[in-house]
Amino acid sequence: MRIPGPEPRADGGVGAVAEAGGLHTYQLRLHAAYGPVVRFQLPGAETAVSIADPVLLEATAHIDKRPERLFEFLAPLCESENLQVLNAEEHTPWRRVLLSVFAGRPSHERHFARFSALTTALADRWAARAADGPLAVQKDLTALTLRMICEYALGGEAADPDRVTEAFEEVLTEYLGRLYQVPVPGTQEERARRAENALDYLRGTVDRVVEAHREGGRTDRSDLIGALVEAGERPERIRDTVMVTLLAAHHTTGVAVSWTLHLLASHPDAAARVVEELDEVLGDRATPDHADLKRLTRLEMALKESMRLYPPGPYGARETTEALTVGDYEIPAGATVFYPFWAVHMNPDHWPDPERFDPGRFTPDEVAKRPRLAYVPFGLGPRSCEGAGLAMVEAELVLAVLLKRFRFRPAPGHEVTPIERFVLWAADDIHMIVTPRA
Ligand code: HEM
Repeated sequence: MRIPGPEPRADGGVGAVAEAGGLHTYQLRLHAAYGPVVRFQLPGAETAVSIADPVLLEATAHIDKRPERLFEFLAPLCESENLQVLNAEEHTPWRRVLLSVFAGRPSHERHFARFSALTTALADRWAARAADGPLAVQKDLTALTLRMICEYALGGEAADPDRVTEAFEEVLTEYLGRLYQVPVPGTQEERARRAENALDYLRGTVDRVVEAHREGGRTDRSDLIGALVEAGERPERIRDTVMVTLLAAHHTTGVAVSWTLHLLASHPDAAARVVEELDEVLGDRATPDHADLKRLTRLEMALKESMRLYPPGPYGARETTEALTVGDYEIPAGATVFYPFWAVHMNPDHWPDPERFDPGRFTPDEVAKRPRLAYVPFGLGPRSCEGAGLAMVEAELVLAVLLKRFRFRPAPGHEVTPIERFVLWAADDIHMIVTPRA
């Protein structure tokens, strides 16, 4: 059967997305009009097939290829080759190494105290500024999660964390600015030179850490770099992996936390239940231990529900390597399969009253009622996020420390507007009144 969708337009689809007010709204409209499988023009891919039904998504879950053109913008971060689009043969062992580090509890426990100290330092700064008016929390939280992942990936003492964080911000501002045509200060040449210098600095820093690993004897060695060295990865691949990890890990985790604080601030009853649990589990302690996290179930449910309503990575994509049957349709080989994760999370067949914030959707009983792929904040299949386990630990820790210490309220008159910029941001940050709890 022919896959339904709108008539192609001469502009390659750009106009339709703009008219709808963004890719997400466009996806919602397409799926409401044409059903769960829709053919549409995706800028950068010509024709793509979007699938918003979690059961039909299962038919694509084995695909191990990303479309190169859509991920071209990440190429400048990589010297060897673009890791997002590695072929399956090379990707599988690389993924295994990443999972052995990011998904392993020993690695989470080893970094927990440092993550906790960095979060407490932010909380101290917020406490000092609380009386001066609303705070812009998204900026501070993404800076915090960048600092966390820098120290995690590079080891605390081996690098100057402030300089590394600054250099990475420089690189990102330039490359994301180019992608989304956001104005950045300076001439094009100046900006390109600044980004190039920052990249050189970052690569040199990674090289020094790799060297320290090879020489042995350090006590603060990065487990990520250690695992990559042990797996026999080439130096350029190790450098690229660190860059891609910094990119993949920090904005995503930072916005997951800021969206959760935003939603809890506007839902005081849900916030009160989370805080009550925190008081029960932590007592007088200001920070949780790693083992406490599994007892913070209401906090975890609130975080999950926030990532349903505002998935930090709202889309994904694959390329078919052979013809694929999805429900009543046949998708040809070489087609772009578009994953509208955000629209999947708003599918009313599986999420009644989908706009409503309700952490109760994530009790084990409720989860068991839904198809596996109804909830995909970390993607699916062999290209899904290797950092999911680490991200949950980081986000829960930061939320626990901040919600134990402060009460959050929306800043009057400040409008929070989601905007798709690689991750799902709030366009003018999230301003909140942050008051220390008595
Ligand atoms: C709340 C935080 C995070 C969210 C929501 C998130 C989400 C995602 C999503 C949606 C993808 C694409 C998956 C797909 O195409 O199916 C992805 C890929 C990836 N993420 Fe995350 N991520 C987060 C944090 C992290 C962290 C902390 C790390 C590393 C420490 C990480 C490392 C990666 C990597 C390496 C990839 C590329 C996967 C591959 O191509 O094999 N992410 N992430």
